[in-house]
Amino acid sequence: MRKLIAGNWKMNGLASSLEEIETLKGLTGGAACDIVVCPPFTLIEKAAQQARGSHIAIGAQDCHTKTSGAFTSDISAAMLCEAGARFVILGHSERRAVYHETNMIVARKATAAQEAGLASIICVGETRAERDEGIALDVVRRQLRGSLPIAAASANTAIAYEPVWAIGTGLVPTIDQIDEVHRSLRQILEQELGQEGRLVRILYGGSVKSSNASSIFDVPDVNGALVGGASLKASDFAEIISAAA
Ligand SMILES: O=C(CO)COP(=O)(O)O
Repeated sequence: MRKLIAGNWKMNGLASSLEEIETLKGLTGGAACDIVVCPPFTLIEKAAQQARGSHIAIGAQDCHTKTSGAFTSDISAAMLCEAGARFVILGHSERRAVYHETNMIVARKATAAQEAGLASIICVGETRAERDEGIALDVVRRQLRGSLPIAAASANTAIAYEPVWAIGTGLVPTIDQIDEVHRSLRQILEQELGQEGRLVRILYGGSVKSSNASSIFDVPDVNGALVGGASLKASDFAEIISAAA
């Protein structure tokens, strides 16, 4: 399966950061994987113009469940699409925790994204306390089941397993733990989507760096990565991409 490597810039980046996309284009031409950069909303249109005609796609970090209406400050999937985005990250733990996004809201956002022509990267992941309690698999399985859009398919949906305790901490689960969770998520995808569930890409996210990327990509059901901090500098991100390719 062709790997998908997505960079989540989170709330980082001003216009000057677009240089990183220019550098990334040069460093990753011909890479045998799909590459997505998800800058903040304010940079999407410019980033998409810059990436036009290249192998890099642009994504957003959230969208609303509705296409339009009285939702001050929110942004719809259609708006993102018009600005040039092709992907959207949904249900990131930083949003689930702070904005109380439930699985049902994530599923509705993913359905809205799909209707607008965007592919979703749906995040799931347990907290440290949930892992210590031995319920990590139950948590991520429930999140995945509840967060899938109507008519999920490999063309419009990818999943990112991001253990909350591994995000931005430098901590990474063991290879066996990643393997166990990804296999379990694959099972759920097959139960929910049948044959199509085998083709949905499952990314790993949480402290991915060039030094650990290769061993993570060797896990059979790891089909890519969702990278935070190490996606901000083109040279770091390109090393992760080359480990995948
Ligand atoms: O949250 C993440 C990507 O969405 C992971 O962030 P880090 O790679 O900085 O740990």
